[in-house]
Amino acid sequence: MTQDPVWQEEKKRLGHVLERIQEEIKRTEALSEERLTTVAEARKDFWSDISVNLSNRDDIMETYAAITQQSMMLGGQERSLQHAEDNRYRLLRMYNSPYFGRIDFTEDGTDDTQQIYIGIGSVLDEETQTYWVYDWRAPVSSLFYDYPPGPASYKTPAGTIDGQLELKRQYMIRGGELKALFDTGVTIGDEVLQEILGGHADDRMKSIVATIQSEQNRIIRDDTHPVLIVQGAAGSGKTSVALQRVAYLMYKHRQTLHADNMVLFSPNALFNSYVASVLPELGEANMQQTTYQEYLRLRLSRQFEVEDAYDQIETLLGLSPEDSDYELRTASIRFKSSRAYIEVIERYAKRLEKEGMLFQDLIFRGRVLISRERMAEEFYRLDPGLKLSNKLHLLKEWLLKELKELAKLERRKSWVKKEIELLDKEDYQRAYNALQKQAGEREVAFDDAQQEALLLAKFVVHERFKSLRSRIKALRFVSGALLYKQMLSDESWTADDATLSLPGEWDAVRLWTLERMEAGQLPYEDATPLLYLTGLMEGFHSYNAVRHVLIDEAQDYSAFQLAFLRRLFPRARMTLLGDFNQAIYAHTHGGGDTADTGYGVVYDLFGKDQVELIRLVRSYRSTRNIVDFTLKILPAGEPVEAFNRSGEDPRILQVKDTDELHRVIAQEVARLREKGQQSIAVICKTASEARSANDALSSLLQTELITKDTRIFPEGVLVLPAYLAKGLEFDAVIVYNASGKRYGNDNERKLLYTACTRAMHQLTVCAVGSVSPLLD
Ligand SMILES: Nc1ncnc2c1ncn2[C@@H]1O[C@H](COP(=O)(O)OP(=O)(O)OP(=O)(O)O)[C@@H](O)[C@H]1O
Repeated sequence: MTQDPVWQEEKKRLGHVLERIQEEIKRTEALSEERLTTVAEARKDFWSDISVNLSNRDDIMETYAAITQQSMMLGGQERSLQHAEDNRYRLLRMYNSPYFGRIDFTEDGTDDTQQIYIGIGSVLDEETQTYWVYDWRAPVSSLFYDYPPGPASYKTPAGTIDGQLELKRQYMIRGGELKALFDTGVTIGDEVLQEILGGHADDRMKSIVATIQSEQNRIIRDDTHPVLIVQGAAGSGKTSVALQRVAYLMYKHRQTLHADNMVLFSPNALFNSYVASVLPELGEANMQQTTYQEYLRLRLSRQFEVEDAYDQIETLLGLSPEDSDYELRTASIRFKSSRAYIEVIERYAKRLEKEGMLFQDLIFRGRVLISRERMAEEFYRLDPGLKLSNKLHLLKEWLLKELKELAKLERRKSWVKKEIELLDKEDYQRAYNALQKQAGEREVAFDDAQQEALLLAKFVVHERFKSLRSRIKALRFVSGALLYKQMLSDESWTADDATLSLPGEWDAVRLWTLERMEAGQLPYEDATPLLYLTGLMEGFHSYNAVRHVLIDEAQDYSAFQLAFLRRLFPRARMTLLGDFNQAIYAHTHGGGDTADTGYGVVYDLFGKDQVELIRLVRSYRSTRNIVDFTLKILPAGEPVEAFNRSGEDPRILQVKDTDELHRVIAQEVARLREKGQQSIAVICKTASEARSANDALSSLLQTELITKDTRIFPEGVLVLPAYLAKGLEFDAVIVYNASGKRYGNDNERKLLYTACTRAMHQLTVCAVGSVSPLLD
């Protein structure tokens, strides 16, 4: 190989590119240093360039303006420092592996064949103004991912360019050394992909830019559809694609789109840390990451103990489908997650425009200042044609005005006089400053005793009314929770409306919900409807700056939640990535593209022509042996194809009791380690099973229990419930106890499938007694 002229030529070129990168590194290092000095100096001198003068209003304003200007300048300098640092980091990574692909392309009508080398970023020769390396996101780079040698075309902002792809080559360059090169055909070389997929899983997800497959590239670069739905098999690269898509969009729209304008919803906090390093590895800042649960907690945890999705699933998994509690709970979840329930909430909000609105008295010093009845009277005096939220905002304005009038009356009350007597010197100064602020340009003077008393009374009342004013501004004179409860308890309104479609169990469900809410608990399935009703009443707290929302594990979101997210991000494009084979929550059972519980709502919300559905059927994570095994669990599931990588067949280990189970698992871990497997997980059905399994196994092995609160990956053999393993992968997976008793019914099928599909190289399924019929 080393004598091969192609190899020699490539090696020589690599040398040149490395030199060029080295120069660039030096340049960015110097630039970083220079910018660091500028920032350090600007921080040190921050106050010396500002003359602080607070003697009067004009001086205060001037000081404030100077501080603002200085902070803006410092902010700009800090950003350019960060930019230089990101650039330096990317170049250092490129020094290790400057490019991974090459295409030779001849544009139609010319006979000039261009050699395009592709890497994680571009390298420009400033003298010749030619690129040594093109960024993988450049328009021309898509040829590498999309075509085999032959006729090919790519899109540019100016139009489509057609031509001939003469050559497609892949490189493995590590530590700046050329290790291998392959000329490839249709797909991006199996050799490289085989090597990558055969590697070990670790606590961080890796970027896949060198081996993006053409079906994945289509998703990454889709910039025309407001909504993109990706239905992809387990391990087909949905999460990877989502992250590369963020990097692509930030590159393509770098003038207008920043990390802050993109949000990724992940299944849990551990997953957040698992994917957090992909974008920085590509030299991009991370988008915002959150979980749906986190949002619910933020909005509702002050009022309720909010159940989370995990507690909900844990409760259901602990019940038998024959239990009446199970029936009631699943009925509650199904209905409250559906589009029919959105309709119920919307109709109720409509009704509130005409009648039934509840308010809370405005109380001051134990007295009702403005009663709820007065508020209702005023509210229903407003134009009946107005929307609920508009009316509420008008009522807020009215209340603030009313409060102003009441404040005038209050100044004469005896408590005010007493408080004035207790004021000290500092209070006087504050009173003066506050009154001056209110008076604006006019001069405030305490020049006679009567006027002084009047001004001080004004100050005292103003201060004491502060909290009332903020209550009104924050709309705390209404409560979404109270209205939601009223909606559940009032039978008359549903009886009035015969067109509402309510399930047979509605009465039992609403009474059960009321009971829970009275006890201060909010079931998971009620959290979104409650926020939706609150939003219809108050107006939605929407995030208008967000332009792209990516939802991973989208099959876990109910129709109701998706509709709510649309309200939260009204200006965003959506990318939904999911797999109905892994729909393990009760509200998604029986989901599909058009079912009530599936993405049907998305088509309705955005319009059919706005939505593109792309399927990914090829699974890259697991060996063919594991994929074939897991497919048998889902005889009627979504289609899945295995990438051609073979390994050992999954093992089924049947034992007689739990003591033997733990011994066998410990032996299996030792065997897997001997075979070179590094990350090993024992996946249980529920959190409580995981806890007891961990207790028992920890005397035989070094294990770590993963709970819903775990935020970073610990060392050792991980023990976790299946629903927390979502989205993650391990070299080897041991399913803790897939006995007929533990996984007997159909609802548990997808859970077992999700657990088994976490394995990359080895899968072992243990069972105490009979093996689950789902594995027959
Ligand atoms: N084009 C690719 N090149 C290299 N590796 C890939 C490619 N596509 C996917 N993979 C690898 O396959 C594995 C699974 O990818 P990922 O986790 O993104 O799949 P997923 O569809 O989100 O899976 P799941 O739904 O099961 O969580 C990862 O290790 C990822 O790096």
